[in-house]
Amino acid sequence: MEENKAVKSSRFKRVCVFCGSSSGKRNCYRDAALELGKELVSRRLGLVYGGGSVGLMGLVSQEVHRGGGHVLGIIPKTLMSKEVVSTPSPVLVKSLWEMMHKYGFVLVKQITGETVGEVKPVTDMHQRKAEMARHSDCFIALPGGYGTLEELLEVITWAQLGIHDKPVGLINVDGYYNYLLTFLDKAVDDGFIKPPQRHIVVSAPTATELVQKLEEYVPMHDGVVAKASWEAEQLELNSSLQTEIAC
Ligand SMILES: C/C(=C\CNc1ncnc2c1ncn2[C@@H]1O[C@H](COP(=O)(O)O)[C@@H](O)[C@H]1O)CO
Repeated sequence: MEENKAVKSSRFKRVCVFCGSSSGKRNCYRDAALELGKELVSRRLGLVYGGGSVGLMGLVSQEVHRGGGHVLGIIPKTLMSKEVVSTPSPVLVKSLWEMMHKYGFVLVKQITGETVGEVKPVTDMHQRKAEMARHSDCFIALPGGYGTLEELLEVITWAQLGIHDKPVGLINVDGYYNYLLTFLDKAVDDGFIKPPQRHIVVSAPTATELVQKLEEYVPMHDGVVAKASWEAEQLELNSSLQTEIAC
């Protein structure tokens, strides 16, 4: 465990991070995942995430774990098997380690893809998202693909409907989310998103700036759907779980 030198205070306890199961092609994405991990550790914030050991998910979880922070991975049983299959066997890891050591490489952590911290298996993707939300005080998206976008847009939609009022932010690493942010502005201009609801999505170029903005975020509601009816009719989730999401 690494000693945490500069501890910052926070109004949150646990942050849910959505991010790529891939690392992307540019170093800036990996750097951003590591920076976010460090930022969470510096604020003594626990990480809640999708439970994968691959891509940016692996990097951010390993960084928080390495810094002594709590890591909670929530993963559907069906994906767990893929994680196991995609993790090299100990024999292969040992050979790779010896080969890399021989040739002076030090990237073993990214190859072994070890899932760290507490892992909570759930039955399906719906339960996973509900559990990720229930265990978190705010949401942060790093760069990612369809899975990341789907998770991000769902918690934004839940905020719009008043199902929760937890802050939602994205780290716009090197402009990665520029097109999404432009799209949101277009949707406001064309009358599909109400102007106050545009403010649900907080963005910043770095983890440090984003977490600071989320700390200062004040939720705005207009026309909140009754939580109980939404929970029962739309989400088709365990109702007790849903009640907890809103807390
Ligand atoms: C399929 C393989 C490994 C297992 N992959 C995942 N493990 C855990 N969580 C995952 C995995 N893939 C997607 N997720 C969730 O979606 C988000 C990332 O999706 P994206 O499409 O890569 O953006 C992430 O936040 C997870 O919650 C072996 O290849």
